[in-house]
Amino acid sequence: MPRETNIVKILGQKNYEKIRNTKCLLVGAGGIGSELLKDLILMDFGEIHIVDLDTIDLSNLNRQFLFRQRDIKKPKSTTAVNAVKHFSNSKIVPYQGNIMDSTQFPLHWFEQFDIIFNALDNLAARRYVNKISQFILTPLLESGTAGFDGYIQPIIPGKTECFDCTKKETPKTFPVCTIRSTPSQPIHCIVWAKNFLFSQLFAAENTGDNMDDPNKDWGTTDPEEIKRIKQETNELQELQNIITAKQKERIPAILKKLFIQDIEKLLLLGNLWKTRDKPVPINALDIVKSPEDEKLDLNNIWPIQQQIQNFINVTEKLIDRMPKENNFIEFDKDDEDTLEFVAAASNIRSQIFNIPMKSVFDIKQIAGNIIPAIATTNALVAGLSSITSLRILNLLKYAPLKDAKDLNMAFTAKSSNMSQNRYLSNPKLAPPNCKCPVCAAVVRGVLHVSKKSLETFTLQKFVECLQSQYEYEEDISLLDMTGQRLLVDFDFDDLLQKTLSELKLHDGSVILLSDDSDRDDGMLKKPAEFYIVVSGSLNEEKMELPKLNIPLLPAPPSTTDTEETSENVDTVATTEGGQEDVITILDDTDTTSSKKRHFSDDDEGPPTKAVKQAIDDDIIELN
Ligand SMILES: Nc1ncnc2c1ncn2[C@@H]1O[C@H](COP(=O)(O)OP(=O)(O)OP(=O)(O)O)[C@@H](O)[C@H]1O
Ligand SMILES: [Zn+2]
Repeated sequence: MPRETNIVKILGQKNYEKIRNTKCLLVGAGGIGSELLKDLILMDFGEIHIVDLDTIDLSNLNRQFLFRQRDIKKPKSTTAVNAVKHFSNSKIVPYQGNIMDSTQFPLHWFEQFDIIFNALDNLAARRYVNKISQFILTPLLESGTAGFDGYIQPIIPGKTECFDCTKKETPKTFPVCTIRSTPSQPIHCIVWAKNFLFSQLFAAENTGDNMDDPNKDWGTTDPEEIKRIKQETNELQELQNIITAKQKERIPAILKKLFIQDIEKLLLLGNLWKTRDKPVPINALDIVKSPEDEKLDLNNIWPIQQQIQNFINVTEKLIDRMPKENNFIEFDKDDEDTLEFVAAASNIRSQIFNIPMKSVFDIKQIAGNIIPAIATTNALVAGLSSITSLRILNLLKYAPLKDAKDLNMAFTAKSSNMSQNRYLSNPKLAPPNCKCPVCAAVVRGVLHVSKKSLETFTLQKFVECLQSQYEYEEDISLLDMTGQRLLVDFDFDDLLQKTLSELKLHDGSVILLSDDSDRDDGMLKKPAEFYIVVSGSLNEEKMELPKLNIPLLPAPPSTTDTEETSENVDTVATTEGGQEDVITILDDTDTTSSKKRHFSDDDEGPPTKAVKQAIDDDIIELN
């Protein structure tokens, strides 16, 4: 029986024809994406466009079943399409690229799709596609998995919650000085070995740390501690010279410095050890090279002498590699040498601080930010996603959709406290959260500007157009959300005579217009966000502002500056617990007060509170 017959039985002939005319976008061809591509094909969707920026890695093969060993290093999108062509009735179009690249994927490109499926693995791209779907009012099916857990969330712009309506879990943070001076968990030592030591020794780019910068945050205000960290950083740079000069015979000196002398110096800081166990430097007699480089079981935890020998052996290997790799080796969990270096260094440090050592295998999980991916969870989530798309598109004749809020999301019990006894819960969708900065707290529109106007319009003229079109009586502020910079506000007007192109606004830039007035009635216009589309010719001056009704609302209570900086900048963060050891570093943000600001063309300028919020939301994951 042909596939079509079964689908017609479920959808009915009319809806089957509709699905044959449906065009969908699938973002991500990884774990969930491979499954979804297969599902959407088996459902006979008319057109499937699939985007992925990456190439295939060995570690993908256990679950990304469309890929084979021979495909390693090939683009995921095109390879996936080649693998499914033979059983597909759909037109499938692959793209290799970053979905956030507005040159390759401008807004109007997204507009061709009836529905978007997210099969991504990071917050930034998820948020970006969520925002695009809000601009163009296209339904989005968001999904994700982590180990045995997973979720799907249908998002109908304007009608249901969006991806950003609920706060996403932010990682627990801990200060740099924990990593540098007072580690108490294996993760602290792993982060030290990977993010400080490894990058300092083998990634030459990191050497130019401007330690004289008076504003640099050291994670502590103790002058003695800062002095020590500065000195330590200088000394680490000297160690790097040993590596680049290929002085293998001096590897024991590296060990002595890191694991004896530095620890002895730390011990002099009596305050640190009043409430903690004192670290114990390694024994200098243990610093001996092993006679031969034997292959060890990566699941075992080796004694300290073995860790030291491993450190020497693997450092020698990395020294040999340095000149061939431009004196720059990046940590990669799948690069045995880099992994074994980090494992040995972190275990030696753990031993010193009386922290349990870990096997190389465990360290790989933690240092590589790995939550083991489970093929079955991906398959399940992709299945839920594809079936739910039929409801969103209203193609299920036995379950017609009367209200978007009748749609269900689905998530595994562990991700909620609602239903501990069930694997899956599927509550109905909530309406948009009125405080959500993405879908509810701003008005949205697309602003068309011709190429010529981009070159000729000054910011001043642009501001005047916005003020007159949307009836702003007093001050406004304008932020470039894409470049994360302030363009103008009540006390910053330095850029008013620059043209829009000089301000680096381009096709795909998103700007945020806010009411800066100080009205007696305490009302403010709702912020409005514009997606800039550059079209038209170089000869014609043209700007089309969208018709928007920007309502006046009571001004939100002002927040104090102190609220903005609850965490130290440049701290190292990790989520707690077992498999969820995702190592992150929080963005380094400026909290400059509202003094009048001046800065040059190239200067990014200090972020304002709103931009800062947007920046704060982005957490850089280290991989
Ligand atoms: N901005 C983006 N644009 C396009 N594709 C993206 C973007 N961000 C992530 N992706 C893709 O989304 C997919 C997510 O798949 P998955 O979660 O299985 O991750 P993976 O990289 O394949 O596997 P792992 O991270 O476990 O090694 C990846 O193929 C990744 O390349
Ligand atoms: Zn929202």
